[in-house]
Amino acid sequence: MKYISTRGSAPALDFEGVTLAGLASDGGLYVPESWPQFSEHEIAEMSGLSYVELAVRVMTPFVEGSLTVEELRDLCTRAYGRFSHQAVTPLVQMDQQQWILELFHGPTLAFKDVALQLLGRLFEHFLAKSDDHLTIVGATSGDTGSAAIDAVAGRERVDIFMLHPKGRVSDVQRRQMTTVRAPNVHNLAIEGSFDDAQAMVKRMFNDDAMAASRGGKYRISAVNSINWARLMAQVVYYFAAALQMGAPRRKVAFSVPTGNFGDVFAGYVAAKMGLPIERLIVATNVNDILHRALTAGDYSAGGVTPTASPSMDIQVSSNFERLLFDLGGRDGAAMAEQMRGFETTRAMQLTNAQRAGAAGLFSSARVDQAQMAQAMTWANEKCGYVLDPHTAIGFHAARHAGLDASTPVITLATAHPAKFPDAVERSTGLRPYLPMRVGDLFERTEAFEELPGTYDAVAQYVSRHAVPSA
Ligand SMILES: Cc1ncc(COP(=O)(O)O)c(C=O)c1O
Ligand SMILES: N[C@@H](CCOP(=O)(O)O)C(=O)O
Repeated sequence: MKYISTRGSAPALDFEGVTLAGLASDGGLYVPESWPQFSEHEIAEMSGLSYVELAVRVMTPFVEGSLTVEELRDLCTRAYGRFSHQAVTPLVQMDQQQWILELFHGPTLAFKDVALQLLGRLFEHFLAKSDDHLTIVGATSGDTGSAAIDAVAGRERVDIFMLHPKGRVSDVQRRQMTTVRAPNVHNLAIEGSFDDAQAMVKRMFNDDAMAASRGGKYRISAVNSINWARLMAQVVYYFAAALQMGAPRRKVAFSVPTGNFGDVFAGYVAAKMGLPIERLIVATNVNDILHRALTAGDYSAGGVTPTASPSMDIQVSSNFERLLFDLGGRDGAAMAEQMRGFETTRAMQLTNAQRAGAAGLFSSARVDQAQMAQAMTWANEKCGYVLDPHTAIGFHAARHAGLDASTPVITLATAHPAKFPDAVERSTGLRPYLPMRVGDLFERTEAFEELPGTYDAVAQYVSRHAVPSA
């Protein structure tokens, strides 16, 4: 399998290459040269497989040429062995139509673990073949950071520099990052929003002095969903859920609480591979760039408003570029031009082809604070189920999507409610407790560096602490 950049001028790479590269050297994102396809018969045959076997079946076409099936199986067995539920991503029924797909049974209690437990092991596997050292630079609004740190802490040949927006993540999220004491983990609290942090990360990939791919000193890679391997691993749970609901005979819809458009793009990939998906509902909080883009073609980033669903406080949704590229006829030069315009003005209009293509599969909803609270209250009172604020946004959108009653709607539960106890308590009166496996999080000592929100401050910090590429 070869991967190409959405901006057309970076070299095509194999799976190992894109995993270690993270972002393409032309600033674009890697996507498979073509979408692997499963027939209806092949999908039917996946029914009843364990999560690990399903993961191997779904991901094999993407890793061809870089991993054997046995190697992939071994990595998946070890990654998903760390989940506290035998089903890895169990489904819970809420009423006749609504279902919740629990993605938070990994070590850091958010859906990010599904991909990052695998990605940490992929890095280790590929780096073992060389003497090189990897410098991971990531941005987090809370969950990617903790999941990535858990996945790579203490691993040889890897350093991780994780930027979080100071004061804009929950206490649990921050502590899950800052209490991990490993010499290769560097937590940086920066002034500004997640978007500011993400922009600095992307800039470092294009910095000639920093990025080895451009002649610089460090082999920089990504753990954010700009890294293709993240999305690949997330495709699996769409298959797992749909198969349990009767796919390929029955179509299902998914409602996805969305920020960086990674999770829902994985659903798009599943549909491209042949999984019968009726609709993908993109649920945003008041930081609604994606809702505006999908309803009016207006992709323009305003300021970021802090909300009770902080992990979705994002206005520049990196993976939307992958969708626009695919819907726009995979024209790298045109995509590069469109993105250059956006990077200059922070605004762009979708083309007619992009709008029409998206309308075929996606719908969207903007869910405000009151609606989020209503969803939490409803789930608690009617089903005895406690939703986290992000999942509540998806669940509200799912219940109001107006889909035919015969179509099951599965909301992706992206985080455990105990990661956001204050917001949950405000809406439901219940204070969720952290599961035992998280341990004495509030007794541990925190360590992080506070930096001004400037690229130079971050680049200097990384230069002082990172190991140069061999
Ligand atoms: C709990 C939670 N829900 C939803 C999202 C949004 O996912 P995505 O950025 O893949 O759209 C995130 C982070 O991105 C998250 O941490
Ligand atoms: N919500 C995320 C933001 C980063 O998104 P990613 O999926 O691109 O890593 C977070 O919690 O950090």
